[in-house]
Amino acid sequence: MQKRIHILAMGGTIAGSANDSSATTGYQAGAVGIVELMAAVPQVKEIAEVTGEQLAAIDSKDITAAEQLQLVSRVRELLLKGDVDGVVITHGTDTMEESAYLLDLVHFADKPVVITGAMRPATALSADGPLNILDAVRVAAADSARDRGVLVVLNNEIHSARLVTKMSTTAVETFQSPVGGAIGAINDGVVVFYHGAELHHLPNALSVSEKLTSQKELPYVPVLYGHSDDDGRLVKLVADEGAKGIVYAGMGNGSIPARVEAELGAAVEQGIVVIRASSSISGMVTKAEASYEEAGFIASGLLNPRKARLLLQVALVCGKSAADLRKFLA
Ligand SMILES: NC(=O)CC[C@H](N)C(=O)O
Repeated sequence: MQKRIHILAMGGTIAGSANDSSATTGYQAGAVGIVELMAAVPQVKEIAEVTGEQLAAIDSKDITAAEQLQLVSRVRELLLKGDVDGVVITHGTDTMEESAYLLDLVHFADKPVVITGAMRPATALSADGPLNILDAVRVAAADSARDRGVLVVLNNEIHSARLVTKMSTTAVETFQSPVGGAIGAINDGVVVFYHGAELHHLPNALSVSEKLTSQKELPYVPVLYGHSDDDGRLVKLVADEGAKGIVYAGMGNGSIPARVEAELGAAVEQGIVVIRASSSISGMVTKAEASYEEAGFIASGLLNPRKARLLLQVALVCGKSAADLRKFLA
């Protein structure tokens, strides 16, 4: 019997439309609907019984917490249904790694959830969307993809949600995992896993996902981008604005300029949870200096700043402590 795969369409370039087939920028993201998207890849019928649903039609740079939570909620419903074997999500690439990571944090099932998108609009010559959809359906229907968490599939490669990031502004091969590399590929239509990424679900992911479905927003947790001569005034500003947490994208191994460190220390004393991440693309943020640990800052480990932010938001919603976060990230 064929696997049953449900596609959720969120918009993005994969659903982008331009007037000129040679245009790969300056198009309207999210303009092409799920019916048209699916019509471009009739080959999926040979792989699985595929159904589709339009959940949003947005440029993913504009995605809100409410829309991310709606996605979590719909994926949760689908995974709990007996008649769905896997879920494919088509999504804009700008925030794809964030939605993928959020879904991965609360992924409770062994059924695959695969996110894909495109770098060229649907109307472009050599549009990459149709093959990406076909590959995503192949992965979602593969027995070997079960129990691997949420996967990102583009450009014939399979990446884990935790490690993948958008590396290039415009290149088709933009999604890469700087630490660890791709975990698999789709070679000539055959799904191959090279190695398994470590699963990264929160403990009690099923109940955490249920908790998230009742939320309409997530706590205010800004990311502050570190740079030379940073005097820390933005830390004070966001603390005054009611931040519940702050992710500081420091330099190198999460280094923080002394003046910022003092402001972040004051923020921790006010009850704001601080995560130290890095603007460097590759590598892990380790505990580094003793003063950071003494101040109560949490090292982001392998998470980039935007993913660390989502983890912190979810942790705050679920009443997890800084100690829980440290344990999870260790
Ligand atoms: N290639 C893309 O999908 C980027 C287009 C758009 N900004 C989006 O993320 O939806």
